[in-house]
Amino acid sequence: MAEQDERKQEMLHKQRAPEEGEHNPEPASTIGSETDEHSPLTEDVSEDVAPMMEEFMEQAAAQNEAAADDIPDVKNKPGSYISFEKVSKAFGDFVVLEDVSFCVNPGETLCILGRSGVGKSVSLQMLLGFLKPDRGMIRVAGEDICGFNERQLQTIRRKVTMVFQNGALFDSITVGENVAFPLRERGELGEEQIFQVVKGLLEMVGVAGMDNLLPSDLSTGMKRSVAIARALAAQPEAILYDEPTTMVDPLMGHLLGDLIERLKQQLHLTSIVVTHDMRFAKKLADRVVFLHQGKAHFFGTMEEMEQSDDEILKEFLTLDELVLPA
Ligand SMILES: Nc1ncnc2c1ncn2[C@@H]1O[C@H](COP(=O)(O)OP(=O)(O)OP(=O)(O)O)[C@@H](O)[C@H]1O
Repeated sequence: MAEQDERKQEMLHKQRAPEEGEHNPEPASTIGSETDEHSPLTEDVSEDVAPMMEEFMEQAAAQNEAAADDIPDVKNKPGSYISFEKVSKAFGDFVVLEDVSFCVNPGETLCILGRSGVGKSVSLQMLLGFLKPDRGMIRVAGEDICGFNERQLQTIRRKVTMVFQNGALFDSITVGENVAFPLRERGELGEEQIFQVVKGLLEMVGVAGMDNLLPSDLSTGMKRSVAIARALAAQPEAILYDEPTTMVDPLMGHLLGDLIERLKQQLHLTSIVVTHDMRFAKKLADRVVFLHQGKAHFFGTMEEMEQSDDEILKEFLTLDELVLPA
């Protein structure tokens, strides 16, 4: 334990005080600041790994654009990347979702809102095939996944990655090895390239130089940043975030929000964000779905939600204002 503390201090010190002549990655707090909202994702990446990272990011962006083009049209309109069509799910007699429909277009960010226990996480789990709906259809990348077997679901889980609240990192291996994991699985890069991508991704998400730490050495926010780096290493077409701002301080929440926004702008990543954090939803969401008593009570833009006369929506928004300090 003392050894780990020592290692963490050493890494943190390295981050603050680079050797003379060494590239000084920007501290996390300047990533995506208000004045430079959509600065390039690779802006904070060290010179030695920048060419590799630019190539990696360009490849990801091209792949996501191609994925969007591959989605079949529905009734002569571009199809959604993910859609729920009249989805119902119950556990025993307890109905969680009933005839719930919503969709996310390629490159769009959807926020799933609603009080505790309304089925937000259950929706994400169904989307990855960890739970099956009782009725209805769930389409991902143009395919109805409800009848998929485990092997087919693995293919979907490579296209759509989840960032869990706790990061779900492998505890017994280092941060760097966690991020390298999907790269090794894909088997396309050599060790030197993997090293460069891992370093670059960690710099990009604001946890530069933490490669050799264990997940247990990191704060909750850092774990989540590493989980995003690991998700990006897999070059997914979509990322699902389960409560990304829970248990992190407002600055870290802001940084995560900026990162998700830049991933959308520059990689055309499709995102679904489950959140209780209305400020976060306002910042990120192209559209929101509000779940209430088993139904998709509202599906539209944040602006439409705020202007709605619906009493349940008004109550939800008012309660949020009361709970959150200005
Ligand atoms: N595997 C399961 N078996 C039985 N019940 C479950 C299971 N998973 C979820 N539930 C129940 O389904 C309901 C919805 O759960 P879910 O985790 O989706 O809520 P949520 O909207 O994400 O809530 P929160 O905001 O508190 O995380 C809850 O009552 C939960 O207890």
